[in-house]
Amino acid sequence: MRVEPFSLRLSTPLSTAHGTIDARDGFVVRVEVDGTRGVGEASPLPGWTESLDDCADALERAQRTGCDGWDAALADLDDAPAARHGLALALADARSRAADVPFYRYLGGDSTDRVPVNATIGDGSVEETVAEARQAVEAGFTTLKVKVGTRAVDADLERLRAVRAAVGADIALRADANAAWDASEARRALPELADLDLAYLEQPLSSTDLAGHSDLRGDVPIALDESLAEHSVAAVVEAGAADRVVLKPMVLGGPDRAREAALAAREAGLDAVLSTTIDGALARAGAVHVAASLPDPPAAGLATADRLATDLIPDPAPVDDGHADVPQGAGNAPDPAEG
Ligand SMILES: O=C(O)CCC(=O)c1ccccc1C(=O)O
Ligand SMILES: [Mg+2]
Repeated sequence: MRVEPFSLRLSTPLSTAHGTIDARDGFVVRVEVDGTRGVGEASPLPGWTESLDDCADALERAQRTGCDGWDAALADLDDAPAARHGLALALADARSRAADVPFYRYLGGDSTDRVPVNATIGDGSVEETVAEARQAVEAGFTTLKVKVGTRAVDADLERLRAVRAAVGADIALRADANAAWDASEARRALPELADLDLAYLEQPLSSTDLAGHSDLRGDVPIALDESLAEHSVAAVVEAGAADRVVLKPMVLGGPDRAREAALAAREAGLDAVLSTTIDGALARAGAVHVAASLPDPPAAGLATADRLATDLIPDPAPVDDGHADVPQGAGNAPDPAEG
């Protein structure tokens, strides 16, 4: 197992209620499984995963335990989801390459060309938000996700009203509060969000507050994202806390874990929306493959390539007309070293 650091800058930073994401640093992870090489990506995002230093330490540890077999190395990375993602994706890449099938087929998915994706619209003024929404619809997106929670609730409602007025009734509109609201703010927003026919409200309350989210459910579907970093799908289902789950492989510890969570969610009647933490191209491709491995996936949060000033490889899953192309070569995506 070899580990190589990288640093990517965002040309279009994403403003969220957690703060602004303007760079993504991480590690390319390479393995060889029975003579077949595989490449993965570990891109920690503090607040969501372990820190960059902890990720580096964990990968170093896994390099040592890797001698006892890959399962031992993976087990050693339980407390470092981004590091585990890097290794799990590299192993999956090698194994699907050895089987000579694209990763989504290796996962059991039926043959498919593309998956629907949402446009991601960061915090901004009413005018900026509307301009981005219009641009996205012109580019062919039929689902928009707008970040809220940085401003007062009334200001966010004004932004969403303006977007709805600009794009019309046929566009699916999502809002992501990134845990910024308390229960009274969320309660105040919900009737208006219902009037705006919001497709779902993502993570209004703190990640630990499953009961609070359960109380909010009603006319507006509630999706949980941050909560899945701490709680299993089973716990979310048990608490009746969500109508949808948002799954980020980098946060859950790997594409294998994300697919397991998606299957568990679907089993319980919850749609699973794949997304990333604005990852590099290898992890983004992995998330596209996981989405593509599911029958009829809802629009995924995977239209983020354009935000990166540079990337690990040319975009393996380019977005066009509101869909991401599903890579059809064997494995996950090409190794950056192979050009
Ligand atoms: O899901 C999307 O549309 C894009 C990704 C996204 O919003 C995001 C990106 C980085 C960190 C957190 C989040 C989030 O979904 O909350
Ligand atoms: Mg979110």
